[in-house]
Amino acid sequence: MALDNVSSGSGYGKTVCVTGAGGFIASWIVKLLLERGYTVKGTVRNPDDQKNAHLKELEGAKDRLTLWRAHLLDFQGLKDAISGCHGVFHTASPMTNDAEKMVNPAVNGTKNVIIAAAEAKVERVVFTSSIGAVYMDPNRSRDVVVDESCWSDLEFCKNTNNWYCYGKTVAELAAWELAKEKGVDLVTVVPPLVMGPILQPTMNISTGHIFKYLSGSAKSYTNDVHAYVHVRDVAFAHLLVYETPSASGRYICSQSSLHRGELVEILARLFPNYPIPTKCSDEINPRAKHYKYSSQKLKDMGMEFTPVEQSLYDTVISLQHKGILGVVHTKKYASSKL
Ligand SMILES: CC(C)(COP(=O)(O)OP(=O)(O)OC[C@H]1O[C@@H](n2cnc3c(N)ncnc32)[C@H](O)[C@@H]1OP(=O)(O)O)[C@@H](O)C(=O)NCCC(=O)NCCSC(=O)/C=C/c1ccc(O)cc1
Ligand SMILES: NC(=O)C1=CN([C@@H]2O[C@H](COP(=O)(O)OP(=O)(O)OC[C@H]3O[C@@H](n4cnc5c(N)ncnc54)[C@H](OP(=O)(O)O)[C@@H]3O)[C@@H](O)[C@H]2O)C=CC1
Repeated sequence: MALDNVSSGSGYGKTVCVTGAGGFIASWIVKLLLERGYTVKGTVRNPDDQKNAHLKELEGAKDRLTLWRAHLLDFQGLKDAISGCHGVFHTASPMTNDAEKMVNPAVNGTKNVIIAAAEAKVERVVFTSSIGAVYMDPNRSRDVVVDESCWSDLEFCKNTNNWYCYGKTVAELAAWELAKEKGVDLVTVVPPLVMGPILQPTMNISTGHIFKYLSGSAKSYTNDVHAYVHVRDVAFAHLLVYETPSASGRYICSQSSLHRGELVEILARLFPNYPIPTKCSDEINPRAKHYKYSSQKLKDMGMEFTPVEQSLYDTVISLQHKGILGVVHTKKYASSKL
């Protein structure tokens, strides 16, 4: 999607903060913000770590990007970074099912960001939530459309040890509650599994999810479904909801849902020379049913999504370019703008 599609004003003269700036999605948010002319204050846990060096190579970074040291539980660090900003993109979060490592930083980190944003009187906070805060409800039929009114069932997340989904749900709920109390204008973007080119030097968990099917490490695929979206579209959605004054509430940002069997079929068609599994690990149960996610709210704002085949293609090509995945074969396919 062309960046010119962002309908509202440019970022010139505006300063925004992006938390966890060196991460997979945040790096793309920083890239698009810099391209729009914003001045960006990015928080990272260690500005000197080589894993954040790619940020300094982004176009515009030399003049308009500064990195600020801040752990999610370090209120003063976050406050310093958010001070003087017009807006905040709160993307930093642990991604783990370890309750201790997940819940406290995700929830209290988010509260810290909202409080610091309120003190700095920012115009808007955009929070990166997750479909994990939406779909985990065993009592909701998979035939029902899942939209922004849906929330994951906290007891179910707890009882099934889905601490990542639990943490993201509680963090988003806390963000809404505190934003209301402090008068902060909050909008949330809710992506499913995010794919596409990595700007950072190493793989993250959602690209690792694809990598295991090409590396030979996964010998079968699981009987499960997930929805997917291109990382550039997710970053774009963050800018779109930030720059559109009428944007409000939650925005599911999902392109399409695939059963893992459909995912490996696409990969095998695009990259037939990799050892992609052809067998499901579950030969007993019927195929897991898709969820019916609706991204209509975003589409109504003009959002156009990259097809899932292109997202998968871009993911694999990026892993090859980074030297993470050996090049076995590249089928001709229109490469999207990296
Ligand atoms: C989709 C997830 C996120 C990743 O899955 P995965 O690690 O790629 O594993 P699979 O779901 O493909 O399947 C597990 C199967 O693959 C196997 N497996 C597994 N890694 C291997 C292997 N490296 N070799 C070989 N076999 C393997 C594993 O043993 C198991 O085998 P089996 O069930 O017998 O088929 C998965 O953890 C999951 O569904 N979690 C529930 C949470 C969830 O739904 N989250 C909400 C949407 S996703 C989201 O918000 C993500 C946020 C995120 C935030 C930050 C990030 O950095 C990254 C992501
Ligand atoms: N990737 C996906 O498929 C999806 C991701 N999301 C959400 O998007 C956001 C970004 O995910 P993604 O880019 O994939 O993840 P990454 O792991 O690539 O990035 C996460 C970032 O959060 C930072 N971070 C983690 N814990 C802390 C902490 N305690 N204090 C400060 N910073 C911290 C990391 O910093 P450091 O570099 O210092 O480790 C890193 O920069 C998260 O909120 C995640 O929940 C939602 C749906 C899907």
